[in-house]
Amino acid sequence: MIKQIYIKRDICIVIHIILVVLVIPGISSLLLFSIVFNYISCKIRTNKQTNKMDSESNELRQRQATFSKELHGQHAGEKTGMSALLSKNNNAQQEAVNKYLRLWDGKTDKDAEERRLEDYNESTHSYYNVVTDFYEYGWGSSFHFCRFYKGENFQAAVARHEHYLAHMAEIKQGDLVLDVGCGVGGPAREIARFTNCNIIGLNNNDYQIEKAKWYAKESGLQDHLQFVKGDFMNLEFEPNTFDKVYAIEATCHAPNLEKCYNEIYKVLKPGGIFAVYEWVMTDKYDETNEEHRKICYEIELGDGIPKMFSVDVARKALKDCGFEVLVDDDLADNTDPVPWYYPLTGEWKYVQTLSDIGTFFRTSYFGRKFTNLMVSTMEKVGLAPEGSVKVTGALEEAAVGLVAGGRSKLFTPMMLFVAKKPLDADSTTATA
Ligand SMILES: CC(C)=CCC[C@@H](C)[C@H]1CC[C@H]2C3=C(CC[C@]12C)[C@@]1(C)CC[C@H](O)C[C@@H]1CC3
Ligand SMILES: C[S@@+](CC[C@H](N)C(=O)[O-])C[C@H]1O[C@@H](n2cnc3c(N)ncnc32)[C@H](O)[C@@H]1O
Repeated sequence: MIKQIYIKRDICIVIHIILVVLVIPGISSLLLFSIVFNYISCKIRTNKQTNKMDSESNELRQRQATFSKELHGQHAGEKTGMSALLSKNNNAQQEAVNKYLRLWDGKTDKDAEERRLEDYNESTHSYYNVVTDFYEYGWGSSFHFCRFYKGENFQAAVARHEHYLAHMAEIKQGDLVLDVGCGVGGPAREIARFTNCNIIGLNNNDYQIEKAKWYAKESGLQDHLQFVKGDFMNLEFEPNTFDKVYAIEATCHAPNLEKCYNEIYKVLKPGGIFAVYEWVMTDKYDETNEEHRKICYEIELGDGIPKMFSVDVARKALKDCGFEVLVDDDLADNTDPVPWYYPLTGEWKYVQTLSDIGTFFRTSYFGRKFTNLMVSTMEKVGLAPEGSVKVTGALEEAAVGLVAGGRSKLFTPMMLFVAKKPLDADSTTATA
């Protein structure tokens, strides 16, 4: 009996030894092997994916640059407005107009919206390829709205709006500043002069970059300004590079605000400030209301915006990235006697100075009809490239939607957010 117990005990010990010495290390090494194997193959896959994305974005970049040369010609930066419009390549213009408008088929369902969000880069690039000359002809070289004081002329009001943002972002002499979606550099030139800072303007439109560089040289600001091609959904600067970042009526072209703000957060230095005039639908907007949705769609179509987000989405996006929001102020929500959208109304009572008559005529309802007639005649006789009338048609929708959105306060182009990256922020990544 005792012997049997001893034999059982010995068998248990042997099994135990086999388990401890052979099976467990076997399983452990198998586990270890599979973890290492998985890690390596995952790394290889991620690298392959990153390389694929890099090469796709390089290919897109190259294609857009070549297309831009074809459409606008060499030395395109020097021509502006109507004279630039008359020197376009006809086939390339048609292609650009189609690329911009192909997904604007009147549909507002989720699938249609999804397609426009996916196509954001190409369609926005195409939008600015075909509207930039009109913007410059009708508005000037700062592509944004502003508030107007009584008696203040158009140019002064536009500049003041830029100064205000620079002030709110606490931009000072010597700061390195990023201008996200810089257009043809109107605001960057004004802010560089105003503060004596250094600005890098980022833009995904080659034509506008060429123009911005040309203007910077013309105004002797080339030592303070640089303009680079890039997508604000994927910023390629080193983390913690900029003292300040600002964006004026540009990030509304983003398919996802959180991802875009996250990129900005990443390149800002800890303690740095991001100030933005955001285009958003206000709290009054109700997506299920047909009249509201129509206004929103006109704004999206005419301004090349894949989806207009509500103010709550923007607010939450900033917070979720880790920003500390210092200012949250809709500058359009006021009792100004001259509303921000006045140039598009055609109401002469708002014109503030004699010097604004030309601008007001071009931007007003009758001025736009006149431009449309002029462009359609030029297109018919082969002076303006084909597709130009489609562009003036789309811009007309923009003007109508913007005025309706402004009057009803369903929309604001100047939702001011000033946000700080905390001093103790993890130096590379945002929290989201
Ligand atoms: C698209 C975004 C996010 C901002 C641009 C804001 C404004 C600068 C533009 C919005 C609608 C544009 C129109 C014109 C100029 C620039 C805008 C006001 C025109 C007045 C240009 C001349 C055309 O004949 C009519 C345009 C109507 C829309
Ligand atoms: C309405 S304009 C404003 C330009 C400038 N901030 C100004 O006020 O004059 C919008 C700008 O955003 C740029 N943009 C749009 N999508 C972009 C993207 N994904 N990456 C970089 N820039 C972009 C456009 O090319 C255009 O220059």
